[in-house]
Amino acid sequence: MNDAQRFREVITMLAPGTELRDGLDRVIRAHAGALVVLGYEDHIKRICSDGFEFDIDFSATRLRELCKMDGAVIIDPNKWRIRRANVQLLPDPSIPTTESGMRHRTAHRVAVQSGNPVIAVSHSLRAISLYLGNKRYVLEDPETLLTRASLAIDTLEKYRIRLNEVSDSLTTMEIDDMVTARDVALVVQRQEMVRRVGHEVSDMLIQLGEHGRLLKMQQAELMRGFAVNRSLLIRDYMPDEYSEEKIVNRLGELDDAELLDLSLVARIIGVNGMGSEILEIPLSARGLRMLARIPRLPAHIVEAITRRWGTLSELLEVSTEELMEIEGVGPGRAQIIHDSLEQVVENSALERISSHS
Ligand SMILES: Nc1ncnc2c1ncn2[C@@H]1O[C@H](COP(=O)(O)OP(=O)(O)OP(=O)(O)O)[C@@H](O)[C@H]1O
Repeated sequence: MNDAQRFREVITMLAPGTELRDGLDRVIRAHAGALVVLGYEDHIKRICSDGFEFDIDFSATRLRELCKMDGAVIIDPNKWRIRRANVQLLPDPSIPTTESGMRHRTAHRVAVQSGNPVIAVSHSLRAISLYLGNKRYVLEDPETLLTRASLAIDTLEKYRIRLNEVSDSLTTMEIDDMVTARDVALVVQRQEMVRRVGHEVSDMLIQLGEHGRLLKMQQAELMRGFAVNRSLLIRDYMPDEYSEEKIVNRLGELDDAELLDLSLVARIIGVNGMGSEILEIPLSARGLRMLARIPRLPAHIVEAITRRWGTLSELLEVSTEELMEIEGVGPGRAQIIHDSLEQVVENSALERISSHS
């Protein structure tokens, strides 16, 4: 599990509506503070001193009561049992920390030393902080988070509309066999923007738990089909020797300014050229995006078709007889493929007429 997955896992346990979050909110309402360690493995036991050992079910009210005592509370999150309270934690004091106050310094050091999640509730600031490894996350209150998530969903919607526009216009260019690297890079760029905002929204929704239920439905609707379409586009244009995964990773590594550089995006997807002229290089799709519009067409047939007719423009010219030469394509399926491709061409022409009128 990488750091981001671990963060998501822990933040899910702390989302509003969970028993743990309820307990921490009760601590705040009681004007108290808390130091809570999640996990009671041997390496945690070794840095615990004094206090009381128990083995009782976790509940929000029990946590609040136990936090009234000095020291830390230790919870086993696998079984949701409270294992110890009133504990003095003794992490390695040489672990550097810039936190002020003993509670937060201890929380940071225990998190670094053990790798376990540690939660500190500040009595004076009335804030909940999660320490995970060397990182600290201050949990936002649900109202603020909900407002931010709604704004992010609005942004996602706008980005999605723009993505659909550039993607439709690429389809038209593909049918006319007039695609340049610029057209493809623009769609890839817009897809990456949608992915980033979608990812931010996901993080906020995890933190919101039940409070974000409606926004979650909206986000699911906006992201429907996104991953599949992105994969099809990349594979439609990448050179044979390239890997989709590497392209996706490289795009993910770009900072926001680099992502605006279309020439750089074009190079990442495998267009071979220098300077800004790279964007004028003509490209041909394999036809994967087009073939994906045909219902129930098995992957091996798509593969065989794109291998036989290397480019979409060749594919748009094939007859049903030629299609029947592909293994697994009988007269019925050949007709469906042929008609569907013809339909795509017609729809595109109609859309063009209506957008000009
Ligand atoms: N090593 C430790 N082990 C267990 N509990 C600790 C440890 N250090 C601090 N605490 C707990 O934190 C409480 C507050 O300590 P302190 O006032 O120094 O921290 P703080 O970070 O300023 O907290 P706050 O933000 O809540 O005011 C202590 O009374 C104790 O319950």
